[in-house]
Amino acid sequence: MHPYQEDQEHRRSVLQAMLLVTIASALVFAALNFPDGMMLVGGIQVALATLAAGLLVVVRRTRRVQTWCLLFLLILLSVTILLLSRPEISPFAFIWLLVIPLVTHLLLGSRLGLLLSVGSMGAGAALFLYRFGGNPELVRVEVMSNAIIAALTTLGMSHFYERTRERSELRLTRLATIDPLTGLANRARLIDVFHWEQAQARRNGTPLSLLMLDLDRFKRINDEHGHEAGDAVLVAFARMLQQRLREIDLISRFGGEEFLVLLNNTDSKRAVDVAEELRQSLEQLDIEYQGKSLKLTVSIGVAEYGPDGLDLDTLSRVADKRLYQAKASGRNCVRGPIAESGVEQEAALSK
Ligand SMILES: Nc1nc2c(ncn2[C@@H]2O[C@H](COP(=O)(O)OP(=O)(O)OP(=O)(O)O)[C@@H](O)[C@H]2O)c(=O)[nH]1
Repeated sequence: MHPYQEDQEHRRSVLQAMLLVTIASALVFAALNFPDGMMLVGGIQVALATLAAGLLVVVRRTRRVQTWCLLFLLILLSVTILLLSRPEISPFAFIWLLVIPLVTHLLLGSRLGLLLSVGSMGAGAALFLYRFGGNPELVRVEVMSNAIIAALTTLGMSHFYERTRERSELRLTRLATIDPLTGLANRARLIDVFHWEQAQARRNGTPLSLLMLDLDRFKRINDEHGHEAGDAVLVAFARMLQQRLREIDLISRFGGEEFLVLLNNTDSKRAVDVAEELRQSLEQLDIEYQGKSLKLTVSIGVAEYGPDGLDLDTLSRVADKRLYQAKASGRNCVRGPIAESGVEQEAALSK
């Protein structure tokens, strides 16, 4: 299953804003530098503004926001170091090094941001010492300590801010996509992952199957042992599914005591076997609750992407219909697609 993805739209907006700022400031500096005869420096700044304008067009539509962020930063930082190495550039221009942590963290996140900040600020500091190391007016304790403390403050705060932002984004994403009782994916996450898996299946021609699982006579557990016992059973069932299935399978709680599993690269024949293994595992499981051992069974309906439908609604309806047939056949069984013989493909009934 694909991992949680960071919100690329956030980075896209920041990159667009950064490109606009780059265009404006490069043009202002070029306008100041040309009249002073600094033709090469002015030319580099106009080239940077033109490149940023071109990137602005690309970035609006690209799906590879992170790659473009990295490319833009590598160009911007190289140009900055190149300009700072020019003899006509004053030592005060080195103040721009303080902006680097802010820009890199906003565009690349905490890890890459820190790496690129340390690398480019270190290169900038080395360049400063190379150019002005022999100037006692500049290389003084007060000047250097102010510069170092300011640099460490922007670096530390940018890194801390971005790490906190990334953690809260992850927490909110998890809250919005996870069933709080079992920790399984919820319906919203299932829909998201289905679209991704559907695209993969279509592109690669690989099979994709759906299992709909419903605990049998679950109401009795609630009625006889209480709602908390019911919750404990749901959690134990979820753990069993997680243990038995592959990490790439998406297990979701669809609501109540109904679960939906997406099995990628699996056709319905194999999916029926997997469903049967799950059914048997639950049948053999003793769920311990407050000293009591609770037993439970599950009925499962199987559908396959392609033969049974091309969207999640249709596939769930087909899997649900087969689940209903499994319930009607006495529960604790699996129902898959009609086999060639015309007989419903059915895993062993053990009742
Ligand atoms: N403890 C607990 N019970 C829940 C939860 N969500 C739904 N239920 C209960 O699940 C039960 C589902 O009952 P039914 O739909 O009648 O199905 P069943 O008893 O499992 O019977 P069959 O599906 O026909 O085998 C209801 O009693 C719901 O109150 C939950 O989050 N926790």
